[in-house]
Amino acid sequence: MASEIQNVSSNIEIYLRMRPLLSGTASHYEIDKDERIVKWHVPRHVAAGMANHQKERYDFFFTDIFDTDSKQDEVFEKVARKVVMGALDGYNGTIFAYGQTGSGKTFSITGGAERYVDRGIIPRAISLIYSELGNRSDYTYTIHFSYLEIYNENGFDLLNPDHETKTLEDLPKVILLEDEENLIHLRNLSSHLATNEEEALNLLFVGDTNRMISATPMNMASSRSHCIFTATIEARKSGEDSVRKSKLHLVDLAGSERVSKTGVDGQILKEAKYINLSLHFLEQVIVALQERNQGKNRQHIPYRNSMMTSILRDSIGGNCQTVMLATVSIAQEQLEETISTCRFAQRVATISNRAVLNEEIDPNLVIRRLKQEIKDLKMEIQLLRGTSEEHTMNEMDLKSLQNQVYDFINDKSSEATLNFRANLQQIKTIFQLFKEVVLNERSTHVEAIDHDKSTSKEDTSALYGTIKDLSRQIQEKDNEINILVSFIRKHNQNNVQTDNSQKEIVKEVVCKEQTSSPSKDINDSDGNTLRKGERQHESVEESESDYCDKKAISSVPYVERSLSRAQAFEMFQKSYSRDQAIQENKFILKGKYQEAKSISEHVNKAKENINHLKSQIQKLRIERAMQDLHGRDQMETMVQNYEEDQLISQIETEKKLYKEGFNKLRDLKREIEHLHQLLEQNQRRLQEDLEKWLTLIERIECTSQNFVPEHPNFKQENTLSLSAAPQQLQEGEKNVYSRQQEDNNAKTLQRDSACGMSAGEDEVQMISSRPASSRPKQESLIPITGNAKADADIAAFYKARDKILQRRSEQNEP
Ligand SMILES: Nc1ncnc2c1ncn2[C@@H]1O[C@H](COP(=O)(O)OP(=O)(O)OP(=O)(O)O)[C@@H](O)[C@H]1O
Repeated sequence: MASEIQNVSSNIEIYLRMRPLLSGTASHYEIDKDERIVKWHVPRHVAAGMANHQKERYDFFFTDIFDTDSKQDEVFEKVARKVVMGALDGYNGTIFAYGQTGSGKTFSITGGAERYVDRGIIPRAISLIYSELGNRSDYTYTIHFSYLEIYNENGFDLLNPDHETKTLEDLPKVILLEDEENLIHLRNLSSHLATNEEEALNLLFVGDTNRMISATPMNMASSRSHCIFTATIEARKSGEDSVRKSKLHLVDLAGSERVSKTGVDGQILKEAKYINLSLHFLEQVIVALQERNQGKNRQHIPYRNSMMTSILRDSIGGNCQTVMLATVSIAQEQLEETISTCRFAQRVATISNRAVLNEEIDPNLVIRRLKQEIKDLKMEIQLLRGTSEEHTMNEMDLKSLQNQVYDFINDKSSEATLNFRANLQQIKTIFQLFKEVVLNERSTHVEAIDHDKSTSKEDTSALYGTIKDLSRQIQEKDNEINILVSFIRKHNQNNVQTDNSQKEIVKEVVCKEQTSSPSKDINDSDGNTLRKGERQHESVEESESDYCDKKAISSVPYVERSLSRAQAFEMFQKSYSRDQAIQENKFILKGKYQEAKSISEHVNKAKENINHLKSQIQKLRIERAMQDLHGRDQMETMVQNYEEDQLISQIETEKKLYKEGFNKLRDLKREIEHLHQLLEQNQRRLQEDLEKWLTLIERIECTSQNFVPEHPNFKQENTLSLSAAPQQLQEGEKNVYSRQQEDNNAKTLQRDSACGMSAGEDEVQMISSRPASSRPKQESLIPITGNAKADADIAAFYKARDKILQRRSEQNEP
């Protein structure tokens, strides 16, 4: 995380935004972009009318100035981006809009209801937060949102679900509590976890709608309340004890116009006084801070005088990166208010804040870590004292320790180490494992000697010598074989012919695979256990253990290699047994998408309707505010109230539809995600099975006798006649091969190895037990490698191996 914010004091940044003129005459003003100064020219007659202000030009400095044509994204980038990023880095942040009613505070903070490009700072901040999380994967973020409305010094939770059924007055009031450390807590203000942008935007939408429809005779316009949308961000880095906690307040203050100008009375006057009072207290706080900054003896800052200043205490003169957006009208008749707003901003600019990184140790994490440390230390002490308790290890731990020990033994590097916890039980187990390995080795060795008791000593050593020699030679030939195999494959691509016998072979191979026994180990003369996978073409053979999902692909017929991959795929898919499930899932998914599409259309429609109704209410309220200024009769008031009630009840209906739809969509989204996962899994398996199937085909081609590669080294004596293999090679007959058959066995192994297939007796049996009718009529001969010496070596190796296996099985017989 790299933040531009340092732990140093800096003054609150102030920005000015001018609202486009809707009607009337515009004031005369100039913006000096370089100096970042706005100059308001006041006509002589207006200046004369302004209380205490006789000047004809007023200049104000700002961090930046946005003229009437400024766009929402520009404002967000300049005003909000760094504050949001700072909050993600662990610094508190506040952005507050201040200005007279109708000057564009809500438009700037929340945005216009109709157009997407009119999204304000809050929705853009939400998008930025969630898109940034993707770039900060080393941290785990938890983000909660709350939305508070302060009206007549009372706090209301805009995210309280009871908003739907109760009036504002009947909702529980948010209560301000202060702890011994002067930290403010808000009772009855709900906090909602949002794991993604969609959820957070939904909370904003719900809160804004509640703000609009909190229909009470007192709350006639949003301009009379303050709204604070807060994101509480927690970031934890894995493996660390500390947690970063920050708060991001996005504040839409009530209209700042002076009461005297509105000429209101009664309830509205009372509200206006409250609003003015809380803004007045805000001003007092700012003045006090300004004086303190100027070195005047100002200890007490009157934060507690109002709810808003209490909540925003850190934002003004505290631990916070704060930005003020002053919104003004350029209308000449509003010039006095405009100058008043600019003047207030100049005061705010003198306030210095000190944003510090809010990083603290998470006691829960520390406790957990210390507990583990204590446990380890205790065990170490017990071990050193020789009083270690013996805990029985569970199966998983034992398995993992076993693997570690085997890895350690098999690692030939002199730097290999075995890491384990200092625990008596583990040490004992390790010794036990070592003992087992040594005993096994010994018994294998003794076995080998016993085996050969019947043969002469000379024969035994000659046999071991041969085996050792052969393993070395096989290694040497490996490269040679690979070259030859690629030659054969190339040749094969051009010459392979498809016939029914090949199809039979596929079936047989598949059948064989289904019943094939797990790979067997053989011992070389050094007593090293050689697993099949360790012999040749290991990478290919590794996958042999789970070689193709037989059931799934056994239904798939043989395909000619000459087919294109796409054709092969098509053919494979047609007979693939899992394809039906895939198609079914696709069908269901399609249905769910259609359902989601139609629901989201309804949800969007409801949202559009709500936004439309909201703007109608807003228009109505603005009209009423204008009439308030000029006085209106009772009849008009009743009609307007009735109209607003109607609009509000329509919003309620739409809101219900929106909520139902949103919940349905959320459920559907979950189902769709699940289906997607299933489909991905199926596709992956299909892909794997296809690859395996193609490999199988390739193997069959290698096994088939339909071609005689025109290899330059090809010689008649190095070829193998498969047709000479016995038709029914049964279990009991396995060990009485003729020399020819033994050679076949070895050669088949060699071919299979070249094709990436595990070798052994089973394969030989499988091929030879193929019905004669299914075999090609043509007598075909296949060289193993094309190299006489290599073929002879391999055959000899297998001969030797069979002898060992035969002896072993004889010995094992009672
Ligand atoms: N920069 C702007 N561009 C276009 N329209 C704007 C702009 N600023 C404000 N408006 C429009 O002016 C009207 C009043 O703006 P807005 O509600 O944001 O004022 P406000 O300062 O929040 O008022 P209040 O104090 O009553 O909440 C709205 O219809 C809004 O869409």
